[in-house]
Amino acid sequence: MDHFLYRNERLFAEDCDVEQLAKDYGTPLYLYSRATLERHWHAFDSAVSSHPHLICYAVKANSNLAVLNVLARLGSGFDIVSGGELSRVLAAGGDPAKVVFSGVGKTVAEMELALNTGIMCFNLESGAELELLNEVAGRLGKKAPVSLRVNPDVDAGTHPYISTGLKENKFGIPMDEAELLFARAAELPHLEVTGVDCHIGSQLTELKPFLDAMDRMLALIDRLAAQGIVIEHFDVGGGLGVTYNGETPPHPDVYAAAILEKLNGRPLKLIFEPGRAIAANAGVFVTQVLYTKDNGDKRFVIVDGAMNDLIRPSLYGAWQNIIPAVKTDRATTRCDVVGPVCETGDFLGKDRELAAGSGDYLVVRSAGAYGFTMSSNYNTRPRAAEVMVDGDKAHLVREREKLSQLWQGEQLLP
Ligand SMILES: Cc1ncc(COP(=O)(O)O)c(C=O)c1O
Ligand SMILES: N[C@@H](CCCC[NH3+])C(=O)O
Repeated sequence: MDHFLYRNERLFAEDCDVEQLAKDYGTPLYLYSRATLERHWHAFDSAVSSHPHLICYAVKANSNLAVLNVLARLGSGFDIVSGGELSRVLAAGGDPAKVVFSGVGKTVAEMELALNTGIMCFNLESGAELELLNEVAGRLGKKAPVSLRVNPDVDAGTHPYISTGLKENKFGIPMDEAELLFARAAELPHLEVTGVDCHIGSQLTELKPFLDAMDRMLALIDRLAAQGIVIEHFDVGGGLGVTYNGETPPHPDVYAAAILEKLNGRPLKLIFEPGRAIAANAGVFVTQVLYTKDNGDKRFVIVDGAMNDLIRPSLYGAWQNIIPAVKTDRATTRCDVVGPVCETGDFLGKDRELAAGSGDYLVVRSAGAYGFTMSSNYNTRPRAAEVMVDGDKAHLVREREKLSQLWQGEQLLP
């Protein structure tokens, strides 16, 4: 459910008319709904309210400062994967003591920044990273709180590019090395083992892979306890899917209840790292039709938004609904919605039944997660503006890039 709904045939974001916003701010444009972000965050948080927990929103899904600020005000934690994401969280008023740092390739500079900031936990993904963090923390006179991300080797049943919990994926420590590495972490002087972590993939629409992973991780936690390694928190990662095209992922209530049942009374604080479930349906991408053209059997609707703005369709073959901002009397036709980028793979949708003519505004739904954050300047296109709708007000929260910004910092040869 989101707040982008038709009223009298016009699409509204909360109390703002989407077509009017497109005219006011220009296209291509990302629009986010504060009320939807808040509702989704609360849905997660209240689903686990009976148990000690922390929701650490996965910043990579949407790192706009206003989005992070809305969540920080709710008391959210954050899951980051880079120094850049950490500095965004801090700039948005996030609490560093509620930050977990994931990712397979943390640099020394990123470790230093996170240690000096005082984050809650490093989710470590290899033996080499563990040794390096111990060294860096020692040099800074700190003790680093750590959790080891273990790869439980379960099939998340999602797109291969966003599946992370199989042995062949680069993520996490293999289960059969986990105990040895926990023991090593426990004996290192500048590390403090506080947690266990796993994340098996994104856009999961079934409970079973989550629960299979839980079984394996809880068995590990029990074995560690038998060795005297006491785990305080269990980070179950993110990955809960959303509805793009009729998928029926479990509601956070159902997901959380199943996880709590598996936990079976163990006194572990739970950490959740949802990204998409909070942001995807809290945002849309608005684009204007430039031209239409018919090449024999094929009709193309050429819009001003492209794969550089929203890459999910091109990269994963992802399907996101495309609807007119204002319903029209035009006849619908079957068409491909394509952008101006010089790539055959530049499309937002293929074989859609759509009523669209030059000048019309189209809305790509479910674009609040992995939309703007994956955008680029390919074809030297300025990145889109972002607007946050808050009730009957709209705030420009990131300006469209100016052409001069596209070559700033570059030099001609002397
Ligand atoms: C470590 C980690 N945590 C959380 C997430 C967020 O995933 P999602 O947006 O599917 O909830 C990801 C991305 O898949 C991730 O890699
Ligand atoms: N970028 C992916 C999700 C990646 C999740 C990050 N580990 C998507 O749009 O579906």
